[in-house]
Amino acid sequence: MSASIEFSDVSFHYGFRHSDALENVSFSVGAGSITGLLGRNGSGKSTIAMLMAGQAYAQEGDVLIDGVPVFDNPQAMASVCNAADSMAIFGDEKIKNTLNLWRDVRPNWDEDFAGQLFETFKISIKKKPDKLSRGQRSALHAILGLASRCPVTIFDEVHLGMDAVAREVFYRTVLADYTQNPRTIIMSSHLIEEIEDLLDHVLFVHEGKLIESGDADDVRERHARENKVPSLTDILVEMTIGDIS
Ligand SMILES: Nc1ncnc2c1ncn2[C@@H]1O[C@H](COP(=O)(O)OP(=O)(O)OP(=O)(O)O)[C@@H](O)[C@H]1O
Repeated sequence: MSASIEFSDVSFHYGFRHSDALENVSFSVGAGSITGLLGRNGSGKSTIAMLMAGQAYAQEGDVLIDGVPVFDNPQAMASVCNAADSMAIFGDEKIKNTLNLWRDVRPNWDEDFAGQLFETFKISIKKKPDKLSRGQRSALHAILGLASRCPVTIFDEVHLGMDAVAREVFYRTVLADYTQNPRTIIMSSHLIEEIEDLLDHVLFVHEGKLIESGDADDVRERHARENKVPSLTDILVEMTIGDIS
């Protein structure tokens, strides 16, 4: 139920070319892992997430899911869920109408699990997404991502609107569900400290370029100074603005 992801020399620009949002980005994510997609504002994380999901076409390079180009490929696209603010929901209709759509387009959709998650996050499916609070909307996006059980599941900062308790519930749910139903999970977040323990691999992006990647422990070791193992936040700070100690 998991799939690999491959970016080969991917460059991408929005609209008329001013500058590249991504420049020659190459990496592989093996099937069955939780990978952190980490970087500062505007570094290119959401753009990478969109390309992984086949929601945009890379003007240069290849984006492959399980060895197959994902763009314009309905079968490959169905195996990737990009849980993000931009996901397809009917804002002014009851949530259950969105669930009917998702059930139809997500082959691994788990109805019972979705029901449990709505109870956990205390959201009624009789409500309309437009009438939910910001945190509740974030939880709805997280629920759709989790219950889809897609071989590749991307959580693009979905949890940022949630309060601290809801975020903790979300992290625990991701880990528990991943353990029972292994798949390839990508977590993009600014709250690196909170997700650090979940991640077994990391991709660091900065100004549209991949600046570090690999097994999370190997990356920490590579950046260790005087036997002090840095956090992933320390590493991002060091790589993007230099040593501030
Ligand atoms: N729709 C768009 N049109 C034009 N430029 C865009 C668009 N979306 C993003 N960009 C630009 O592409 C670059 C990468 O943006 P992206 O949204 O991928 O960054 P991000 O790392 O997800 O940022 P954040 O953490 O702030 O959400 C930025 O320079 C941004 O200004």
